[in-house]
Amino acid sequence: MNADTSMTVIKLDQISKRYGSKEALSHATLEVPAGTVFAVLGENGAGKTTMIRILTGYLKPDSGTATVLGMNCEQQSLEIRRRIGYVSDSPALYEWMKPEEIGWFTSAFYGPGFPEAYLSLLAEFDVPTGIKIKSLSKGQRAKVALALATAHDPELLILDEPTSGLDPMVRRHFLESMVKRAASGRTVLLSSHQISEVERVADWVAIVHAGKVKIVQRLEDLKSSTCIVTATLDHSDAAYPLPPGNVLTEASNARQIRWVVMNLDDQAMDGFRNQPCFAHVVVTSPTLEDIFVAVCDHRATRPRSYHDESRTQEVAS
Ligand SMILES: Nc1ncnc2c1ncn2[C@@H]1O[C@H](COP(=O)(O)OP(=O)(O)OP(=O)(O)O)[C@@H](O)[C@H]1O
Repeated sequence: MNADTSMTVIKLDQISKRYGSKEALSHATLEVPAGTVFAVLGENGAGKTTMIRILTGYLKPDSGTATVLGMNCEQQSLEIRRRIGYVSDSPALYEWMKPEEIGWFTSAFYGPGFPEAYLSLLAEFDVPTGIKIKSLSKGQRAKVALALATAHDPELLILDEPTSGLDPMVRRHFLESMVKRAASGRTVLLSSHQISEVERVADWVAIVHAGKVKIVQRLEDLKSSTCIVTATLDHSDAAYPLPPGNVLTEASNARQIRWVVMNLDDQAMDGFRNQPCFAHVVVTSPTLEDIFVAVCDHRATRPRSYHDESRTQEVAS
C-alpha cells in the first residue's frame, strides 16, 4: 500500500454511548490513518453500528469527541455525509424506482458528474437497470447501494457489514474494490464479523468487545506480536509456569496446554522451554481468528497474570 498514511481521517476520542442501562460504547478511542482499509471487528452487539452511526452524525454520543475529515460529527454531520460514502447495514432504497432513477434522484445531493459515474459503476457491477429496485436480488441491491455511495469518489467510504448475505463472487468483487480504493489514497472503514475476509483486505484492525476498543493495531503488527505457545507436560498433574509475555488465554487438554500470548519475551523463552515440567514446547503464529477469540471469548480461561485492559493505539506512521 503506497498511500500517504500520515494523515488521520477519523478520530474517536473517549466516545461513550448508552441506550438506557445498556452501555453500547465505553470510552472508545481510535484513529484511522488515510489510505488504509481499516476494519472494525466485533461480535454481535459489540458496538460497531453505534460507532458508525456516531461517525456519520445519525447518533449523538453521550460524551467524547468524534471527527471525520477534520469535521465534528455532531456539528458538521451534513457536510460529512456530503464528503464521505456510507452504506449502512440495511441500506434503504426507494423500492419503486429503477436503479438509474435513484441515481438521478441522489445526484441532487452531490452535483455534476455523479449520474455518469454512478451509471458506469452499475455497468461495471453488472446491475440490470431496467427493472425496479424491489425486483433486484439482495446482492444487486447491495451493488446499487455501493455505487450510490462511491459515485462521487469519496475520500472516505464507511461500510457497515458490507458483505453480509452476499455470494462469494460478489464479496470478492466488493473486497477487491475496497483494496483498490485504499491503494489510490482513499480510506475505507468497514465493520465486520467476517474475520477471514478482514484478514485478506485490512491494513488496520480495531477489535471491539462489549463496547470497548480492546485492540487497535496495524494487522501485520498485531499478528507478528501475538503467538500461540503449546506445551506438552511431562506428566498430567505437573505444576507449570505461564509463558513470558501478556498471556491472553489458556486452554488445556490432558497433558497439552495452549496459550495465546502477546509480546512474548523471546529472551526469557529459553528458560521457559527448559522447565522440567515440560516434555515439549512449540511456538506458532496465530490467525486473526485465534487473536479475536482470545480477546473476545467470554468463556475463555484467563490466566492469573491477565489484565483486562483496553490497549492503546500505536502511533500511525
Ligand atoms: N436503539 C437502541 N436501543 C437500545 N439498545 C440498542 C439500540 N441500538 C443498539 N442497542 C444495543 O447496543 C449494543 C450495541 O449495538 P450495535 O448495533 O452497535 O452492535 P453491533 O456491533 O453493530 O452488532 P451486530 O454485529 O449484531 O450488528 C447492543 O447490545 C444493542 O442491543
